[in-house]
Amino acid sequence: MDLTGLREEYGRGGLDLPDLADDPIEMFERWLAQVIDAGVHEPNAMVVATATPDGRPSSRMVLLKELGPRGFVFFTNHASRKGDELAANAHCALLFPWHPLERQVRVEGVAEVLDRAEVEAYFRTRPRGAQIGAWASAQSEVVDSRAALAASYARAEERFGPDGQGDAVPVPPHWGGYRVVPEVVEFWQGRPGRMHDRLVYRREGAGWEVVRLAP
Ligand SMILES: Cc1cc2nc3c(=O)[nH]c(=O)nc-3n(C[C@H](O)[C@H](O)[C@H](O)COP(=O)(O)O)c2cc1C
Ligand SMILES: Cc1ncc(COP(=O)(O)O)c(C=O)c1O
Repeated sequence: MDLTGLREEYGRGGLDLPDLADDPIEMFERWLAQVIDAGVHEPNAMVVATATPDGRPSSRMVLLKELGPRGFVFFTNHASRKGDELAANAHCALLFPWHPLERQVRVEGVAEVLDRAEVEAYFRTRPRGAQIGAWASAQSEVVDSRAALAASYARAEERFGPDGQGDAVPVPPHWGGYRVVPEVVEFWQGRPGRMHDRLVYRREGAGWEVVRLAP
């Protein structure tokens, strides 16, 4: 398949030092608000890259569910591939691919396991179907068939009761989340001629230094 003709020239805007907030989280919130306003589909979707201790990387999409001064929060199964990799090597990277605004944000940092109270509070907000799904799916394990998966869901539904019936579904012990505490945050804005703007916050003592990188 020849893809050489697929080409966009970027020119929606620019990014310069005076545009930046003092803090990268504040800057991220500003851009995320603009992405939400622009109607981008799943504006909180991000790629999480993890790696084994011997440096084999893997990546997948997850949803950013909370953002605070300490970092970027997502929820998942601790017994999944990403969970195993983060348990052995907490260094990870996030990527927000905001194509319609010709922007990306890259984060490098360290993932902390969320405390159970925070996990519990988020789990309670999920639809019952997703709560039951968290029990039914041994995320990242091989399954025999779609039918086996459906049977596992049906067993969990029988145990906890379907939508509108039964008590609250407890949080599975293997289900939880991570807060990625950033060390580096890059804001990228596409520019004509591939001469993009790249402004990078790097943690420096108690604050941040900002550098511009060549595109
Ligand atoms: C848009 C999108 C959002 C997703 N959000 C999550 C999420 O928040 N948590 C999660 O565990 N999986 C999420 N997934 C599924 C993951 O991409 C992935 O398939 C799953 O977590 C297993 O990854 P692993 O085997 O590398 O651990 C999402 C997938 C997509 C496409
Ligand atoms: C397997 C899985 N877990 C968790 C999530 C996180 O989203 P939510 O908590 O809104 O279900 C997703 C979203 O796609 C998902 O696919």
